[in-house]
Amino acid sequence: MPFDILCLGEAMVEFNQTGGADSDQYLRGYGGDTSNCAIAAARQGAASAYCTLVGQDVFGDLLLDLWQREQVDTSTVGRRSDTPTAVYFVTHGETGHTFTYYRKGSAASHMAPADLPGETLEQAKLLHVSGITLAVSESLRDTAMTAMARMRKAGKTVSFDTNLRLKLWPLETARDAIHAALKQSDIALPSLEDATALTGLSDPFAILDHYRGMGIPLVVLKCGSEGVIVANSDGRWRLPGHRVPTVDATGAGDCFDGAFLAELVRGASPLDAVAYANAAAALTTIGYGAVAPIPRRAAVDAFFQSVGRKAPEPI
Ligand SMILES: O=C(O)C(=O)C[C@H](O)[C@H](O)CO
Repeated sequence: MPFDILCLGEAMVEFNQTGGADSDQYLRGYGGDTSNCAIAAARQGAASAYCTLVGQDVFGDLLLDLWQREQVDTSTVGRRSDTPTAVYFVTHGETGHTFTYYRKGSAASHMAPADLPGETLEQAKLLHVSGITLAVSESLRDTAMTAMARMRKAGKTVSFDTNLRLKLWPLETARDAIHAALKQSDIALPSLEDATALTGLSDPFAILDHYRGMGIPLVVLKCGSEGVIVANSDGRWRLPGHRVPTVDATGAGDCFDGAFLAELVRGASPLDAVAYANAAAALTTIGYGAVAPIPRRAAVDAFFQSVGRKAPEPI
């Protein structure tokens, strides 16, 4: 099946603590930032696909069922019988959520450039990769860098979310690898928190200048509930966040990415795509889990009907 957006990385089965910090209840769900992005894009109506390896196990079956239900193309998902599918837990405390991973040696961590699809890769309009994709293992990092180089050579768009996870690698290693990947990207989708850690800069405008100075044409700085700041060669814009009753922000940035990319491939301008994704990301925080609460287009449209659609303003 042809697809427009191809996301590359590792997916996991998620166990998310519900009912507060002392609760012993965990809701089974799904995660993996780039998989979340592919699903968010599909829920907005985009033709998206996921590229990864999963184990020949129950959790691998669950993920394949999930992508099938979500209409995410799985023709570029491979399976390995010798290594498991990763899982992770999300616990909630006063300072937000904490991830505990069981992913070392997982199927996706063994992915190598030879596992990339042939010409179907370049048939996509856009490739999306993240800092987590790079952090999982050296071979997955090589795979991602190879895929990015191939897409750029074919004149296609590469999108990159920094998604810095210091549980997966030290900051210095992360900085070098993430900045090398950003230099191969057309769209950067960092969070303010990641960008501050990676650049040592706390002023959002200095961060935008830093990333634009690396030659990235479009930088979308996600500032959580504070909204988004955007920069390209035409200027800079700011869009405040929507106020919603948040219970779990897991995967909100990934939902933003998927909704934003879905709008772009549909032909929306970057600023319209930002306005849409800002609302989708807010809506995904009002339920538990990285995937279940991702809204569909009808829910985003209904939200705009009730609160009005804010457009980014030049700054
Ligand atoms: O942290 C990771 O590696 C994940 O991909 C798990 C979550 O789904 C992701 O962090 C949410 O952004």
